[in-house]
Amino acid sequence: AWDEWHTDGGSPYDFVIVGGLSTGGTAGLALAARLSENPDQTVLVLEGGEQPDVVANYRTPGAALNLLGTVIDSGFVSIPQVTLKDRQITYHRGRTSGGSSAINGMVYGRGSSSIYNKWQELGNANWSWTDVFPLFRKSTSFLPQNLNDMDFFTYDPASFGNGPVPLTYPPWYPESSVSFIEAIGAIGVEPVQELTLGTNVGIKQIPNTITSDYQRSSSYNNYFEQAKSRPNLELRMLSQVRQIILEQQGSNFVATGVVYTDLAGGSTRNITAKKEVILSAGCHQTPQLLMLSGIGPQEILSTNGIPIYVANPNVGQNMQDHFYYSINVRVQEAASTEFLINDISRMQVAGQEYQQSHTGPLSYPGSGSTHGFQKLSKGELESLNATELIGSREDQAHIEYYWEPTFFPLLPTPQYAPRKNESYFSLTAGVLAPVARGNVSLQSNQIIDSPAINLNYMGAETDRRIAIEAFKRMRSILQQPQIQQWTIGPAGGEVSPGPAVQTDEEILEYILDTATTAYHAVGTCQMLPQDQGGVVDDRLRVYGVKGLRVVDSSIFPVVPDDHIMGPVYMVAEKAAIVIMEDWGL
Ligand SMILES: Cc1cc2nc3c(=O)[nH]c(=O)nc-3n(C[C@H](O)[C@H](O)[C@H](O)COP(=O)(O)OP(=O)(O)OC[C@H]3O[C@@H](n4cnc5c(N)ncnc54)[C@H](O)[C@@H]3O)c2cc1C
Repeated sequence: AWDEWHTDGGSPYDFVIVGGLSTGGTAGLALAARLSENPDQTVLVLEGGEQPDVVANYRTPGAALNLLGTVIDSGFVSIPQVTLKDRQITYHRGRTSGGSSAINGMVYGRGSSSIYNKWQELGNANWSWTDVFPLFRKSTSFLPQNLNDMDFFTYDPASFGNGPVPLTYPPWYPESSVSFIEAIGAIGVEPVQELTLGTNVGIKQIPNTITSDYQRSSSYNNYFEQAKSRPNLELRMLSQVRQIILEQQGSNFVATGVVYTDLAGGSTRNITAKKEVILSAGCHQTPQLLMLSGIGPQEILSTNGIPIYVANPNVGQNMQDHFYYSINVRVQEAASTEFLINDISRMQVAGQEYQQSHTGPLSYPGSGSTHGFQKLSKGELESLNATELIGSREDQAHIEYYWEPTFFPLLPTPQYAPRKNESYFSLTAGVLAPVARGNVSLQSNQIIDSPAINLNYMGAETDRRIAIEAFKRMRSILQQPQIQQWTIGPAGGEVSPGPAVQTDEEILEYILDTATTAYHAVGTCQMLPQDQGGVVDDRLRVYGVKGLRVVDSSIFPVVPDDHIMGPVYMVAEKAAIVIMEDWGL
């Protein structure tokens, strides 16, 4: 019944990109910008959400956490998690031009070279660190600030190029973030000058994706802004793609376009792509769209009444993600940014300062930007019985330590609810080489229903052991004098979970009660040979369908040991190159 729907006529578009950072989201807009550099190629981006600046203060770094739950956030909720005592986890996700780069924490990283070498070893030619490092450089530029003269605000110019994504340090930092950097030496994490050159071990202040005048830079503000005046590039917002149009040509299927709903006008339309359809709808919605279009596991498709065109059991499987959990500490007011929540008059002063000069506490990303990355030695992995990581994922960071100037992640725990007349900071641990895999499935055969997201955090014993170990290491950091100079109250200020939690069993119980997502989901359409779990090949082409690629975080075959926006921009740069090569452009 595709031809019963309204058709946009003879399509002028070579490439039709769906959502994502390089399309409408993070990868989607970056890719669209690169493809449209060739004036002979026409590119259409269909984005389901609105433009991000419909939300006030979207570009104010200090307001980042306030974007969650607004109209530019899909706000998915996972299915009940057996591994997390049946809790359902809220999974924020950008639904806007710029995708998740428009609502994220603006922390920029790349991860260890061994991750990308592993991508190549698994069967993907030309994806090693040597291949991708120039693309990381190409996508970014570092905006030097005089802060570089200060300890821990360092960077190496060799790591950055002249690319669209600006990186710099905000002009305001809580002094106590430096105390964390000084204290973490107690567990062997040492200050380093740069983390983006392939060795992701150590600690420093982390640069943010913000402009020289300290405003958020999503892919809507960087890649797309630079390209939007080109006549061969069009971005249609509020255009929700519901299905890929597949045509059978002999024994092959070819993606010839998409069906989308114009959410503003209410009509449903077909649009054809002269060359390719590119999915950049992100790690949850790209597999959902494939399945709704008849590409995926037979059982899921049949259960939802979807005709099977290309059976591939790997679609939506193998999801890898970072989870984290926090220890919260009561501190003096000067060590925290809680005053922005607790005292409306101080929030107003900060608001005025940011409005006038883009400086002050609101120039600083709300969830902090001081992170340490720790590699566990072979001996430590052995003593934790982390057998799955030994020999395969040894040469990377295994634990990330975050410092946040708030009660994080902003929810009461079973042990403590934050109080208005108190201030807090927190230490958070993230497990960077998770063994357990989650998956994405369907709740129905309609795009308006969100995908069924199963995180399966800590579904493997190794993940639980590393999580417990990281908790104990955070407690050692908290005992250091540099931290204790700020704390208030008994037990070194620890209010959650507090001193009653001591044994491994008690610690695990606390983690299972409070762990949540770091929003780094990857792998649901992983780039691997199909018989090893792949959905796309190393040129990002979907197996079994011509004219269809995936370009977003879902293609990562191994999750990087870092925040993943930087790798998503890199993948968009790589995609632009392989697409142009494949079409001889
Ligand atoms: C709250 C949060 C905080 C984060 N913090 C950080 C951080 O500090 N640092 C970091 O490195 N990473 C961070 N991340 C992760 C990072 O931002 C994302 O992994 C990355 O942006 C994903 O890019 P993507 O292109 O794969 O997908 P997205 O950027 O999510 O893009 C998907 C796009 O597709 C659109 N779409 C989906 N379905 C359809 C459809 N059917 N039709 C049309 N459009 C559709 C969506 O509206 C969206 O715009 C964070 C993520 C979140 C959610």
